[in-house]
Amino acid sequence: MGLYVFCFIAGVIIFGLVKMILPPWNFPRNIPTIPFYVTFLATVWDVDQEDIFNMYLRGPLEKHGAVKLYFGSRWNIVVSRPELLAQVFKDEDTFAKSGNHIKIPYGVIAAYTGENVISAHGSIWRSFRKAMTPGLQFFDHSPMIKNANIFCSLIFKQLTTFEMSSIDSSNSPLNEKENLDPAFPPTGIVTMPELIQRLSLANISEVALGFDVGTLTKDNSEIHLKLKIVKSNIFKSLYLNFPMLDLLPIPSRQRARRYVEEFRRCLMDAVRSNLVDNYNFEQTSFASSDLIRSFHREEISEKQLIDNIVIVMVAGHENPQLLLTTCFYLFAKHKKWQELVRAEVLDHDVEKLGELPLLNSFIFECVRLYPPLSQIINRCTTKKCVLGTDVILPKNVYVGYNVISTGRYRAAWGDTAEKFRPERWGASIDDIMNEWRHRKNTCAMSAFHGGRRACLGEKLALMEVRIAMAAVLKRFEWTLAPDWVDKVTPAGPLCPAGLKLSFTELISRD
Ligand code: HEM
Repeated sequence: MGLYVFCFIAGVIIFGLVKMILPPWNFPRNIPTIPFYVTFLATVWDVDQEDIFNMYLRGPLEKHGAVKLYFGSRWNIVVSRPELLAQVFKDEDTFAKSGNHIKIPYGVIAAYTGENVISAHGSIWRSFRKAMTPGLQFFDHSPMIKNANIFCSLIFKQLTTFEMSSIDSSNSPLNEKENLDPAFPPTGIVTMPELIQRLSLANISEVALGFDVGTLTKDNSEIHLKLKIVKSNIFKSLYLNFPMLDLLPIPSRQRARRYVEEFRRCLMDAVRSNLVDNYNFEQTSFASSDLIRSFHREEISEKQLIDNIVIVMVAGHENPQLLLTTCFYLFAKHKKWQELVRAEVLDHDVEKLGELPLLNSFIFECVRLYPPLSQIINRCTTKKCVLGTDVILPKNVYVGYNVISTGRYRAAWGDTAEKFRPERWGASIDDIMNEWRHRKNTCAMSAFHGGRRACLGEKLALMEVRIAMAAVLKRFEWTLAPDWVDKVTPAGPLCPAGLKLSFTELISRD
């Protein structure tokens, strides 16, 4: 009996390992297989997404345009060649969206975002998209201007705190008055992730949800604290790669699930008290008001209302947060560009930022090289089909796209694809915007998706980044902090990891 049990358990383990090591038999043979262990390298070694991309993905993706990749407890097809992406984006019926709520309904990440406009398919998606489009396309950006100024004050506060703490007046040869000479430009190191997150949360909540969650004005806004805990638990490469572990009674994962519930409850309490209880949603045109009206008309359920409010907050703050982080990083690395763009924004007010060639080409180049969502696998084939001309995919296979690879694809971007060259976008704003649209239409720029499922928040995000970067450029100059290790996040959303910068204020304090 003991031997049978042993053989059974050994059999299950061997079967599980074989399923993990080898792609299913019916997967296409004419595209490469990325070794299964690549997916959890970052869990074991100190490597980041760029290292993994350069070591294992770049070559095969560049050559074949699609690969077989183990991720999220299953084998997937990941595409990067623009023409293949165009096919996947266009043929929604064959490559149907299938988000985490369907793919891994048991996962903590599925409990976080639920069934929302990004992950839904067909008529359900259409009802979500219809409700959210007006509020995300036409919005008042004045809160972004106010928030960018508060953000600058918070940087300044950290500089002055830094200065005070680094002054030991008892040993200083200067007296305290000289040390605090207002003409002396405040300088100091600032750790960016938390500050940028507070800014992007404040922006999305005021612009799309219609109320201020206090993330910039209070040091410890409840929503910010709850979200911070959720994020530190969600983006762990072990659980991103093996979400099936969420089925086990692991105490830390049960805690993560509780944190997710608390964040969602806290957000919905704020929505209720700011928009519902005072009937504010009836007179306003925020994305959230439209969603609440849609719920009242019984077009969406209460769970779908909550899932979509959550996704506005989550996608709406996180993606701009990542892009802002990358912009700060690349400005620090390319001082020439920092000076050029500063000179450009100093001469223009906020309303003109969308027309500035240097600022906009700089931002587009950041998006190209460091797309905030570096890889997305959330489509599933609804039938047997041919990808491109000869890659035969079976039914029920997950298909995704590797955005880093497309943005650095030499056949589309030339030999300098790897290099940071904002000038590649063009010299005049018309050329730059035309190039941006052309690259999106041909899927060589897939950071905001494209076609019918194109990101609804692109306009909002770009506006937010322009406003924030212009405000900071006008007031400070910055470099990378000397002790910061130059690397990007190991898995999940892509941006420089734990970015630290050394700021100096440009404007005198009086
Ligand atoms: C730099 C910032 C942003 C980037 C790079 C970005 C990227 C993307 C991408 C790649 C998708 C498609 C996802 C997929 O394939 O499943 C998407 C969809 C979407 N994004 Fe964004 N996003 C950004 C900012 C925002 C903001 C600020 C919002 C505001 C709430 C937003 C709302 C949406 C929505 C609603 C969709 C779903 C569109 C649909 O399927 O109909 N995004 N975004």
